[in-house]
Amino acid sequence: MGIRLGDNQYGKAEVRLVHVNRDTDVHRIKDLNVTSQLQGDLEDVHTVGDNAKCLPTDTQKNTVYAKAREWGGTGAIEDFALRLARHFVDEHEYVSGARQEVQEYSWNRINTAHGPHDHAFSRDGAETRTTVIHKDGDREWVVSGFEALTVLKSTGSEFHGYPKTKYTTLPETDDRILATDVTARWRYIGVDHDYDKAYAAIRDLCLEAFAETHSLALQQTLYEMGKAVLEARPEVAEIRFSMPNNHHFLVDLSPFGLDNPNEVFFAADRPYGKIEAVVERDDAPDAGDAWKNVPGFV
Ligand SMILES: O=c1[nH]c(=O)c2[nH]c(=O)[nH]c2[nH]1
Repeated sequence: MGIRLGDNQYGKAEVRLVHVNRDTDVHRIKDLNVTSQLQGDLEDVHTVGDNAKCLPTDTQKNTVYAKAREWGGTGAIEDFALRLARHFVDEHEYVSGARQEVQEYSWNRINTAHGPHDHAFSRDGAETRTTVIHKDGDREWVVSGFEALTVLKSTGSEFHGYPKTKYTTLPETDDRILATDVTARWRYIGVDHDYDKAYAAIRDLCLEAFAETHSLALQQTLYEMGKAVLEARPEVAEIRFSMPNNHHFLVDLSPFGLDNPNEVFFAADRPYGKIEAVVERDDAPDAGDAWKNVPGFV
């Protein structure tokens, strides 16, 4: 009985690349998920473990990041994928074919009272509006909110001055990407409101505060968002937030002779920071049972 190797390909799946174009103060971002796969003379790696013609998947990943820098950005995903495929096939004689799949997550510039923001973005996606009503006899409470309002700032975020222990490796930074999926729930005072109008206004206030706060910590941004809502919306007694800190790590391109002036990032999906807090009026009416059975945080 003869056994032989059939069709095959291999590579690195889901390389999460964020590229920030900083040519002007109006940043443009590209958020991509790249899967690189190569085909070629791969008989020996499968049958005898000879890697001489096996360009490592790690190298494929590094190439994706390095090319984003060398090419001054990615351009259209079709162009990026074509150029990557041509690079892999043309530059490596043992690679005969390539499959490059790219997904692009699109971001919209956040609109503020001063117009479209230079470096703050929100993403259409899984955002959900929520409400939980609790009624006990004649008493009624309304807690409303949203989940997964995804936002990102490509600058205007710092993190430093924290305590260092022997386990601290995090470098201090005065310029990082700040990204989160905001979950918020707020408790209304009373039950007689134009809820659609209030919802739109509160959402806008959160977006605007996220965009306009020069952030020294995600905790500070959270607090500013809550404060903006409570200052502008007297019908809100308190607002609770749960916000992941979706880390973007600067890719070290120095092994490839490239600098990386805050342009090319690895967007990690886990672990993530988890920042939660309540921002409340000190004279707010008692919450009563408002939060009873509300899936909670804090
Ligand atoms: O905004 C931040 N808050 C933190 O508490 C924290 N911790 C950390 O490692 N990075 C950050 N960033």
